[in-house]
Amino acid sequence: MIRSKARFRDMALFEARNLDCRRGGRDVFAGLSFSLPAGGALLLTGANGTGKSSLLRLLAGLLRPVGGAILWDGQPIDAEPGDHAARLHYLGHLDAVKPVLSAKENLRFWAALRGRAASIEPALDHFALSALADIPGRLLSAGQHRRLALARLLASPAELWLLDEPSVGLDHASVGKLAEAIAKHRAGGGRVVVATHMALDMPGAEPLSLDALAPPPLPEMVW
Ligand SMILES: Nc1ncnc2c1ncn2[C@@H]1O[C@H](COP(=O)(O)OP(=O)(O)OP(=O)(O)O)[C@@H](O)[C@H]1O
Repeated sequence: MIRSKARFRDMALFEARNLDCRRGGRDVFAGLSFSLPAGGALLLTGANGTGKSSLLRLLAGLLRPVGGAILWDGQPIDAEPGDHAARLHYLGHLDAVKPVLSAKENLRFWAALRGRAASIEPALDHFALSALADIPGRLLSAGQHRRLALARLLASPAELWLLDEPSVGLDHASVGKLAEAIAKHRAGGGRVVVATHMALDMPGAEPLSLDALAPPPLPEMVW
């Protein structure tokens, strides 16, 4: 059972203002803005290559925009990068499960890295991993790996979850558990930004399609 009481009481806005993203010398999107209050969710959609993963990396402070700003409570996130890193969980395409550590040890390791009180057993239990707690990461299936990566979200608290295709590889029941975890996180005042091509139940989530923000196609070459 995971707790749902209000644990994040920060009334600050998390905002992107007029963001421009360029990667490998090419414009990916321009003029992207949103604001996300406590308890809010943003659902990123868009065709392959429109910049969903890039946006999540920008929001995590792992990439810098070429224009615009990302603000927490009115302050640019790069003003205090340590504070921003401490308030978020970023879950990318790679699960980063340590192969020699057991499922339980993996969660302890991640929680210790964050220097936070860990809540390992409920996190394992929520994602139906209790029976696999002592199994080394290298022996887990792809879906079990993903569930363990998701269990990190619950094992140590962070106000902002940035999730890139979190339901890839999950069975139906686990997708439901993910939706439940997100709902409880939001009910406690947490925020979430999810990029996905798949259906994920997030009532009241704000949709943000990156399709409309793609740069215009290059003019046809004339030879
Ligand atoms: N490390 C990188 N260096 C240069 N360009 C990159 C890099 N990573 C991604 N890109 C480019 O940035 C653009 C956006 O990629 P991104 O992965 O953010 O898209 P996406 O919407 O998440 O795609 P998908 O739905 O396929 O996961 C693409 O044109 C891609 O080629």
